[in-house]
Amino acid sequence: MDPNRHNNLLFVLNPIAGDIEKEDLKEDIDGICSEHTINYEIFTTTGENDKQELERRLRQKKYDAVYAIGGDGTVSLVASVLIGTDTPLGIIPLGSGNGLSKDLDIPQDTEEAMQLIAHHVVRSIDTITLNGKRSIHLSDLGFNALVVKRFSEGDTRGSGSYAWIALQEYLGYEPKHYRIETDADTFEGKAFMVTVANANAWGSNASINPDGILNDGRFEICLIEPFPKAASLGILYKLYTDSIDTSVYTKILKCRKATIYNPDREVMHIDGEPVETAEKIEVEMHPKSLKVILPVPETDH
Ligand SMILES: Nc1ncnc2c1ncn2[C@@H]1O[C@H](COP(=O)(O)OP(=O)(O)OP(=O)(O)O)[C@@H](O)[C@H]1O
Repeated sequence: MDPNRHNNLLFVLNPIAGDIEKEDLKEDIDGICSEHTINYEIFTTTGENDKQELERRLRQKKYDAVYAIGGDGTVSLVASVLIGTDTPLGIIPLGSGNGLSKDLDIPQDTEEAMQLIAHHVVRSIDTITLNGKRSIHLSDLGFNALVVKRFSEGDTRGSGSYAWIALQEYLGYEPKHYRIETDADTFEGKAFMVTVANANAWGSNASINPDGILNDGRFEICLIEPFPKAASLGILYKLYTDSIDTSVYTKILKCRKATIYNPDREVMHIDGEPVETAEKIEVEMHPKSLKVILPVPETDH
């Protein structure tokens, strides 16, 4: 029997993600699943207790895979319950930010991504924890985390309002002090932001960690050190051209384990969700702990 053949699927559909109407998508799912005789259920998220409800459903029934239909928030929700299990995570990207799906080379076109339901390979990727909280993508302390916090407190959505908040915060932002001890390096000093990166790029396509690999058993701590205002456009350019690692204001610490001391208790987020900060953050690697559904590589055709 084909080990990649899935007979029972759960789709976790976020109806508001990306401000995109998803009723037609339900018909498309039905079409593909009927064609390939796959049983399926759809769980539509409500924004309240979705994780508990998902855990309850997964306890009740064994699914061969669970697909997240939405943005990075929906992907993180589904991943958080699948890490450490045998059930793979599929992604149909339909949010305003689709960072992890881009780093995994999942088609951004919905119709193409839907083809993964019937034709795919399953691979394992690394995940990390920050003080025990799971992360599959990118987490920050510092400037970007502050922007994520302000954005989540506001009632506007979309990349335009994100950029506007970033500009307002940037004008008055003071870099904070950190001490970072990894199994390979130590850093102590001020930083504009500190990113704990399992992957490469945020949903906006700005790449903080161009050389990060999702299954190499290591993660990167990417620091942007204090820089003069005149350098800001150059840094932004490098972020959007996969070359931030060549900036004189950046440092990348590659490691398997790290402790971040955050005496200023600067704010932080994990995979885009603001979380309570801490003065000491233990970062641990969990190699190949999440199975993901990926397009069949060209060489396997
Ligand atoms: N039915 C719902 N009504 C309102 N909010 C919901 C609903 N379902 C999920 N959510 C919220 O959607 C957010 C996740 O959205 P996701 O990241 O997948 O899409 P997105 O369009 O990229 O969102 P964002 O622009 O906020 O990043 C979570 O905050 C979750 O609580």
